[in-house]
Amino acid sequence: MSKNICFIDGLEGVLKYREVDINELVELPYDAVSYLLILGELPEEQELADYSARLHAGREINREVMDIIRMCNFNVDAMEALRTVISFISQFDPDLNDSSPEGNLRKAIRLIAIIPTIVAAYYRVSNGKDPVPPDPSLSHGANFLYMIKGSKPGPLEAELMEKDFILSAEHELNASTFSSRVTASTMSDLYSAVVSGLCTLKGPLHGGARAEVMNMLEEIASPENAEKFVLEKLEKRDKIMGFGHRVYKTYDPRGTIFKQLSKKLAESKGDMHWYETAEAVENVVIRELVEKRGKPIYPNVDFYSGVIYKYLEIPPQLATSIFAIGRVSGWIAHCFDQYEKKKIIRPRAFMLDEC
Ligand SMILES: CC(=O)SCCNC(=O)CCNC(=O)[C@H](O)C(C)(C)COP(=O)(O)OP(=O)(O)OC[C@H]1O[C@@H](n2cnc3c(N)ncnc32)[C@H](O)[C@@H]1OP(=O)(O)O
Ligand SMILES: O=C([O-])CC(=O)C(=O)O
Repeated sequence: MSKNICFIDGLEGVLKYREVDINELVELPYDAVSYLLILGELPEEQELADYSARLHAGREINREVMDIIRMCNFNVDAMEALRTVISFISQFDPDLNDSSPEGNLRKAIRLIAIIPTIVAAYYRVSNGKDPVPPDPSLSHGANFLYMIKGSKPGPLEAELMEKDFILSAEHELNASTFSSRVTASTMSDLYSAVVSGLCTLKGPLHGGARAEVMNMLEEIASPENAEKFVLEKLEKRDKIMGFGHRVYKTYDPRGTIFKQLSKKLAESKGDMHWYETAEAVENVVIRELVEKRGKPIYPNVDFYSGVIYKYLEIPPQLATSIFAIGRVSGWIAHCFDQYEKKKIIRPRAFMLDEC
């Protein structure tokens, strides 16, 4: 079953969730992809409507949760607030210790629904604004943008946010999913497994790279500076954030889709600046690492997604938590699979030598 959740061909650059290619998945609503990951099949129309309705019903946060959000430190990454709040709310979920498939599904839907609201409320409060309540008429992506900006996004921005969540949703045994699975393998509860995933996603070698890409673009500032920036980094043997992958030894298919989408967004805004700066970085990295040194270092999922966030005027502080909004469905799919196995994950220390 676990092999079924995700398929990656790292040499050919192929990615499928539950046997559906990423290029097809990206045309679906996020809710359908989330349903596919968690329940194993694409939903029929009524099943999707019911699933979306359950997500809408789980989006509101109450006053106590708002109080916790208001107590968070707004000078650090939103991931700190997110893991704190998820940990806090777990105590009040009536299904916390109901490990039946139904109890776990109820928790799963609550988690997927509430995470965007927490991130958006944190962002609003940190900017001295009131939180914006969710709008049940909007998709998962459009509603998130609405809750952070306070006005409904245009169709392209809404589409891009949905696609961002889909492209971020699942990636086999990446570090954060592995971490969630290990927690689930002890038969600990789903909130604990999601908190494990959040803590692991945060690191700059994993999901935290997206924020680093945004900071890097800001530092480079314009396409003409890309060459010098990249050469200096490589000279010092520093990594270029948003490049390289443990599994892909060619273009990451998500990176390719994100690149096309970021170009579309840049064109629609009549502002190619960030796109061209990123493309200039990519060209130098490909020339220096792939063509001259024969290293398979291509843009990964975090590179052009960072460009999209720049155009959406999302601050780097929020980037990893937005990744988590998409990824939570993947973590949960793996946890459900692990719960079925009822088998603890306990590798031997010598296996670390191969990591
Ligand atoms: C959602 C995600 O998690 S996607 C990944 C997000 N992370 C990043 O973008 C951070 C930058 N990238 C990296 O640190 C790495 O490529 C990783 C962590 C993604 C993969 O790591 P690994 O498979 O362990 O590769 P490793 O770090 O050993 O690198 C192998 C070689 O490629 C080089 N390399 C790998 N990535 C990069 C990069 N981004 N920039 C420059 N060189 C790189 C390394 O310096 C190393 O060179 P060497 O053999 O001469 O010493
Ligand atoms: O698979 C990995 O190791 C990292 C990655 O791309 C992801 O988590 O999306």
